[in-house]
Amino acid sequence: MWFSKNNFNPEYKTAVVFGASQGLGADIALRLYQRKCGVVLVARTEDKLKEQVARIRNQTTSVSQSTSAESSSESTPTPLDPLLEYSVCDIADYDSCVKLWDHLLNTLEVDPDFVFCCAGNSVPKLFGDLTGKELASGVNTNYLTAANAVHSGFKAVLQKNAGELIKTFKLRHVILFSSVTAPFPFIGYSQYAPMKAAVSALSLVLRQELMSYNYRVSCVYAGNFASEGFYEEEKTKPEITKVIEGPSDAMSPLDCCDMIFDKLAKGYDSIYTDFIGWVLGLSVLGTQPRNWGFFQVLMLLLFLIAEPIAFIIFVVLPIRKHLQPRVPVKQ
Ligand SMILES: NC(=O)C1=CN([C@@H]2O[C@H](COP(=O)(O)OP(=O)(O)OC[C@H]3O[C@@H](n4cnc5c(N)ncnc54)[C@H](OP(=O)(O)O)[C@@H]3O)[C@@H](O)[C@H]2O)C=CC1
Ligand SMILES: CCCCCCCCCCCCCCCC(=O)[C@@H](N)CO
Repeated sequence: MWFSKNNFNPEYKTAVVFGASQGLGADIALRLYQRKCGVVLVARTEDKLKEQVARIRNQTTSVSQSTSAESSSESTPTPLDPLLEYSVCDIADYDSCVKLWDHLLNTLEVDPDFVFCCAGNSVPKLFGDLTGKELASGVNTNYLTAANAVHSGFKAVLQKNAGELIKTFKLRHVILFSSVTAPFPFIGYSQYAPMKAAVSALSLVLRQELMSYNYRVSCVYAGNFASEGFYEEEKTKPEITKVIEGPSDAMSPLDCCDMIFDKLAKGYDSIYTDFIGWVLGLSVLGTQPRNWGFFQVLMLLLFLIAEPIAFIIFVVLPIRKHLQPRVPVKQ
C-alpha cells in the first residue's frame, strides 16, 4: 500500500534486463545501476549494448567496472563496484535463452534477484495492411521473448538449486511489460495488443505457479512513453490510432521508469503509468492484484455507466470520421 515503500530494494542485488539496448529497458538498467544494483543488459544488437554500458558508466559516479565477456575488460573492477555486463541474445529463440541463463548462472555466477522483461515492439497498422512477417514478429517479439526468458530462467534456477529446500529459495522478482492496449485494445494495434494481453495473462498464471518458489511477479501496463521504439511505431501508426490514443501523452522513458520503481516499492504488482491507463484497466480488474481495491470497484461502477457513451464519442465517431473503407483493388 501507499504508506509502505519498502517493497523494492535493488541495492547490492543483481538484475537482468531483457531488451536493454535502448528505450525503457536501457533506462531501467541505468536507474538500477545508479542504485548500486548489479545489471546484465541483454538484447540482440551488440553495438547498442556497448553504447548503453558506456552511457551507464558515464552517467554514474562509479569507478571502474568490468564489461561483458564478449569484449575485453577495460578496467579492473573494485569489490565495491556493482556488476555491469551485457550479453547478446535473441530471446525470441528458446535455445539462445537457455545458453544465456547458463552464462548468467554458471559463467558470471549471477543469480538475478530481478528479471525485467522489456523486449517488445509494436507495428501499428490497419489489420489489412499488415504482412505475415509483421504478424509473426508481433508474437515473437512481444510474447515469446517474455515467456522464453522467464521459463528458461526458472528451469535454470531449479537445476542450479537441485536438492535445495524450496523454502530456502531467495525472493526472485519477475517484471513483465504489457501495455494499456491489453485492457483496451483498439484500431491499429492488431499486431500488438493481443500479444500484450497474452503477457498480462501469463503474469496472472505465473503469479499463481511461482509463488511457492518465492517469486514475485509484477506486470506493467504502460501508456505511451517517448522511446526509440515509440518514434519508430509513429512512422506506421494510422491517424485514427493517434487520435484515439491522444489522452496518453508520451512521457520520457526515465520518468516512466521512476514511476514503475515507485509503484514496485509500494508493493503494487499491476502497474499503470498514466491515469487513462489506470481507468481503462478497471475494466479488467478480474484476478489482477488490486491497489485501493474498494476505490477501484467504486470507480469501475462509474466507468461501466460512462463507458458505452465514451466509447461512441472517443472511438466510434472518430473512426467514422477518419476511416473511409478503401475499395479492394482489382486483382
Ligand atoms: N514505448 C511505448 O509507448 C510503450 C512500450 N511498451 C512496452 O514496453 C517495452 C519497452 O518499450 P520500448 O522501450 O518502447 O521498446 P524499444 O523498441 O525502444 O526497445 C525494445 C528493446 O527490446 C529489444 N529486443 C527486441 N526484440 C528482442 C529479442 N528478440 N531479443 C532480445 N531483445 C530484443 C531491443 O533490442 P535489439 O533490437 O537490439 O534486440 C530493444 O532494446 C516493450 O515491451 C513495449 O512493448 C508498452 C506501452 C507503451
Ligand atoms: C471506453 C472509451 C475510452 C476512450 C478513451 C480512449 C483513450 C485511449 C488511450 C490509449 C492509450 C494507449 C497507449 C498504448 C501504448 C502502447 O502500447 C503503444 N505505444 C505501443 O508501444
